[in-house]
Amino acid sequence: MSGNTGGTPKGGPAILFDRVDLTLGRTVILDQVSLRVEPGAVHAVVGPNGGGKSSLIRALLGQAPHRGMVRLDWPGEAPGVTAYVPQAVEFDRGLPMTVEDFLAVLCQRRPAFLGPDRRIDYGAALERVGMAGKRRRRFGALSGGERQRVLLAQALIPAPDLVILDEPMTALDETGCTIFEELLADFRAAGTTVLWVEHDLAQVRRLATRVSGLNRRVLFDGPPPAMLSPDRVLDLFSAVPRRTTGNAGDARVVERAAL
Ligand SMILES: Nc1ncnc2c1ncn2[C@@H]1O[C@H](COP(=O)(O)OP(=O)(O)OP(=O)(O)O)[C@@H](O)[C@H]1O
Repeated sequence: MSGNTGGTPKGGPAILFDRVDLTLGRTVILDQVSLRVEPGAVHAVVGPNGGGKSSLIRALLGQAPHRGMVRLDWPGEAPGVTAYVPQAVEFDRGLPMTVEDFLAVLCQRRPAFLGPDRRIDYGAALERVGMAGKRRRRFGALSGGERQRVLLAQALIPAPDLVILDEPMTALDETGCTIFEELLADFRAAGTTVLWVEHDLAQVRRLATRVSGLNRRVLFDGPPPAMLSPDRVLDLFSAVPRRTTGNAGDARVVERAAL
């Protein structure tokens, strides 16, 4: 990966979701979701607002109580490095915290009040996302797109084997989108597995190696050009499959296509 930030990636894992159910309160969020993410894939998950995309990620991260199986199959004996880029971070915009302090809070193991760990090369990661000149800026004073780039930078420290992205392009400007695209190319070259929740279907069509349509259930799963046909997209975004427990759910045929 260009802008090496320490550590040698070992190659990404496969991710298996097998009949995953997630119910919050009385609302069924995920219903028998089965998906396989191949090692080294850039696997996008698309679907309407509230369709359960972030919940799927939370299930993978162990942050949501679910039933069914979620498994990571790492190459080799030990798990590799997982990076997560959230949709947004909650923080006090007035905090006197520089970009570098922010990275230190997220990336280093020693207490952040001791200052940035000099053994960690924050500069290379910031350079990779075009933010090297702003490392001493107050994080809260950055634009939304700049903050998003910093969130991407933290995912590079240390070099990840699995990257989980929750709508990373939302606030990015054109330059930010180009940088993101380059990062995806680097991840692919390194064999890093990328699970990418995204609402921009044009970008998914261009950049993902596989796409799953999720609206409580998996409605399709396959190569983007074939999966993102107008009919399928219309079906995905017009379906209203939300239900509460106890009601009969709508049965939908999952469409799958091999790569
Ligand atoms: N803690 C919670 N308790 C109850 N319902 C919740 C909770 N968290 C999320 N939900 C509901 O779960 C559903 C799925 O939310 P989720 O954030 O996973 O969807 P999403 O596809 O990521 O949506 P978006 O694209 O808008 O981010 C939504 O209807 C949301 O209101």
